[in-house]
Amino acid sequence: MLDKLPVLLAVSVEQEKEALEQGLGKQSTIEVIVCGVGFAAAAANTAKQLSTKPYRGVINIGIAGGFPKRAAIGSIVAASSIIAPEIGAESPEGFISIDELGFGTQEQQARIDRQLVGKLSHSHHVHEGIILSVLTATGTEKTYLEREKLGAIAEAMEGYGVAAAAKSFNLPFSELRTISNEVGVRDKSKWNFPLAFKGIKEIGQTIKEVEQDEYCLFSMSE
Ligand SMILES: O=C(O)c1cccc(C(=O)CC[C@H]2O[C@@H](n3cnc4c(=O)[nH]cnc43)[C@H](O)[C@@H]2O)c1
Repeated sequence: MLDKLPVLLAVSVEQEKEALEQGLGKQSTIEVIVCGVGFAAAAANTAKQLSTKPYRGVINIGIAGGFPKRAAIGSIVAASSIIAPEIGAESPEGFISIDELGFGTQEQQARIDRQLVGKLSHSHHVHEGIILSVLTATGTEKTYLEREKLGAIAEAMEGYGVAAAAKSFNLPFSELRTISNEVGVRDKSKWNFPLAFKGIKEIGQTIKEVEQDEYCLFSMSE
């Protein structure tokens, strides 16, 4: 049998890596990197790693803010696509996206692996939809109202960069996150880090199971 190429899991911070590795245990076909916070660091560090050898695909994993009534604290979100809402230009008539400017796209496609999400659904609420990649985490009512209209289920800060790196190496990309806080007016006392990190460990365990079952981890979402 041909050896499987490794899958690269990109997380933002060391604590996420520790939680994920607790779940993964020893798994030779999975590698984890800390790509940094924000999508510029995430793109640079993911691309650097992808340039070292061939990979099967990339999954961005971490904690995220969930939009109220769409993804509650403790639930898991799987991206159908990523939108970076800030990339573009302001004008007196309103925001002009990078797509309208003709310089690229603010949306990146993502895959949802049915086996992985199916297994995660046994123990968690798993929501599928758009995950925003933001430069500035929402912290005011004004920004919340602007972003809430975009219809996303969650926001985080790295997916757009990790997706851009995967795309430049022609590799499939997924984003899976556990919800640590509600998107809204900043109140750190309401964040639930222990629950979110427990969820990351469980994502690690489930990836391990799916990988051991010989599934590919990047089957197409219908
Ligand atoms: O102290 C703060 O206000 C604060 C705001 C956003 C994120 C943090 C972090 O310490 C974690 C950074 C990490 O977490 C992801 N994340 C989690 N929740 C959100 C959110 O509501 N909006 C955007 N990003 C979020 C993010 O991907 C970073 O990697 C602290």
